Amino acid sequence: MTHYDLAIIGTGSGNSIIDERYDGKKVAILEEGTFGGTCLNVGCIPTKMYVYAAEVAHTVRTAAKFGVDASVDGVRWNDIVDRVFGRIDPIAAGGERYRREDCGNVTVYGGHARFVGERTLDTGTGETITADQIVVAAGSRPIVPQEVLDSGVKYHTNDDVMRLPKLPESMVILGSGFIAMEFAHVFSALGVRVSILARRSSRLLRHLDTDISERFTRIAQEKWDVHLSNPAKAFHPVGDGVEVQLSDGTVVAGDALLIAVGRTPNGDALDAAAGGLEVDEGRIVVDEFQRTTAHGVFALGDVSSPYQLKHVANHEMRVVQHNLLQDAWASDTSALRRSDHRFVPAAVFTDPQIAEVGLTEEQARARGYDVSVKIQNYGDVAYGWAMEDTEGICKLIADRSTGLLLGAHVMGAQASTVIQPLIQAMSFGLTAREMATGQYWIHPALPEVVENALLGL
Ligand SMILES: Cc1cc2nc3c(=O)[nH]c(=O)nc-3n(C[C@H](O)[C@H](O)[C@H](O)COP(=O)(O)OP(=O)(O)OC[C@H]3O[C@@H](n4cnc5c(N)ncnc54)[C@H](O)[C@@H]3O)c2cc1C
Ligand SMILES: NC(=O)c1ccc[n+]([C@@H]2O[C@H](COP(=O)([O-])OP(=O)(O)OC[C@H]3O[C@@H](n4cnc5c(N)ncnc54)[C@H](O)[C@@H]3O)[C@@H](O)[C@H]2O)c1
Repeated sequence: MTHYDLAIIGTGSGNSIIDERYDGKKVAILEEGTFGGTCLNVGCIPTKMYVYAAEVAHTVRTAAKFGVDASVDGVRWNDIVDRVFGRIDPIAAGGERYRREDCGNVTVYGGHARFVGERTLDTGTGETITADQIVVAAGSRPIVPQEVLDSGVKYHTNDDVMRLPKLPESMVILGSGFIAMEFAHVFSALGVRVSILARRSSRLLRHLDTDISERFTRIAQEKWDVHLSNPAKAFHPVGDGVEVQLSDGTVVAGDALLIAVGRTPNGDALDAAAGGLEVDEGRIVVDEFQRTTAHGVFALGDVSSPYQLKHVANHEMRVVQHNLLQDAWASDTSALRRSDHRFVPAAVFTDPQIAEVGLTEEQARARGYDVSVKIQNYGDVAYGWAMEDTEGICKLIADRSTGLLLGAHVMGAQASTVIQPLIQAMSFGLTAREMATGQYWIHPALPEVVENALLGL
């Protein structure tokens, strides 16, 4: 049985742990799927490459309002797929080749890993290994409702929908969260008729601040076939497509069915108990230092984090990367780093784009804050006029007693960029007043919407 200093399950954020500080260590890395994990292969990166193509098409379609006449003559789906995966697939393959061939201290096991004892892993390749330290970075997978599985209907998830052999004419999307809204934007901008099925919710993206979610839902209803608070009762296969019967009797049909109803952590498929790891509904239990309940075993990212975001997985990876090199189970934990989940931002790359950080207004009020709230329209600032914007908003929530920002919610062009100074202010404890008045704001740039919202607070 080969013994390692360190074994890492998962090559998403887990793969980034091994930097030059680990050159002297004997490391095993275990990956059952495509090297590079979800973000690179079937998540953040390819989806945003499709979003960009979708936005090019959308810009052309809406050019006339600026006095520029243009039309989308066609969408070459196969060329879009080739552009995206022609870039990504070689990166995944190159990453694996690098680890296998160029890293003398690293051994790659290409199988399904599971615990068979304390810091002992069956690698899924016929070999069992032990390690002084183990990192579980095994990610999450799409949830597929049992009724969909039982129906025999052909369905897609984020794992395969970006490689469809051809663009369908219509698509039914089950779910109304991040993935559903990003793919609805992509496919609809590329010319696909999109139907959205939200089970219980009367709003799309219902976990967001209500003002954002309500406005987004109204905008979405104007361009997509949106079914709210109407659970799907039955799925019937129709060729490669589907007919879905909703609870109120409505039948929604599409040439393709995309399932986007959440992701479940892979902690349930690791025989974690055999390694002494506590698991709660598939999620590996960790403390603030990313330590599991098993001595010497850390976990990070989607397998242990409720956030399921790449920047969180990367943050936790850096914490683990540091803590692995300390005496992490000593009574004195002063040398260890803690994960900082105080201000975790997120963006939904749909149309319009949405970004958020901190509390929603409802959460802030529920926690008893005396809140000040300001909603500033993109259309109030010069760059918003340039864009003829009628939808964009920046909503800020501050604590009256301290002047500190509690939450920021932006919907509109480049929301994920516009929000970044607000994330910075919250992370470094800048008050709304200091942030508004203590710096120049470039005129007439889009962040003036943030400046005006801050002044409005
Ligand atoms: C469609 C989509 C779009 C997204 N877009 C964004 C975005 O824009 N921004 C953002 O912040 N986040 C986004 N996310 C979320 C982001 O992709 C994840 O939070 C992130 O990739 C998690 O990283 P990870 O390292 O924890 O897991 P992963 O990257 O999933 O890596 C886990 C790896 O472990 C392997 N593995 C699992 N179990 C085993 C086992 N038993 N043995 C061996 N190997 C195993 C898997 O094959 C996988 O390669 C998106 C997700 C999806 C699905
Ligand atoms: N831009 C980004 O950062 C980004 C993009 C995509 C995914 N992600 C991450 O991946 C995670 C998973 O994304 P997701 O969109 O699958 O999950 P989600 O949790 O965002 O949304 C799932 C939605 O599906 C609904 N739902 C559940 N069961 C249903 C059913 N049977 N029928 C209809 N609706 C049902 C839920 O109520 C929820 O609203 C996200 O939470 C996010 O953390 C991030």
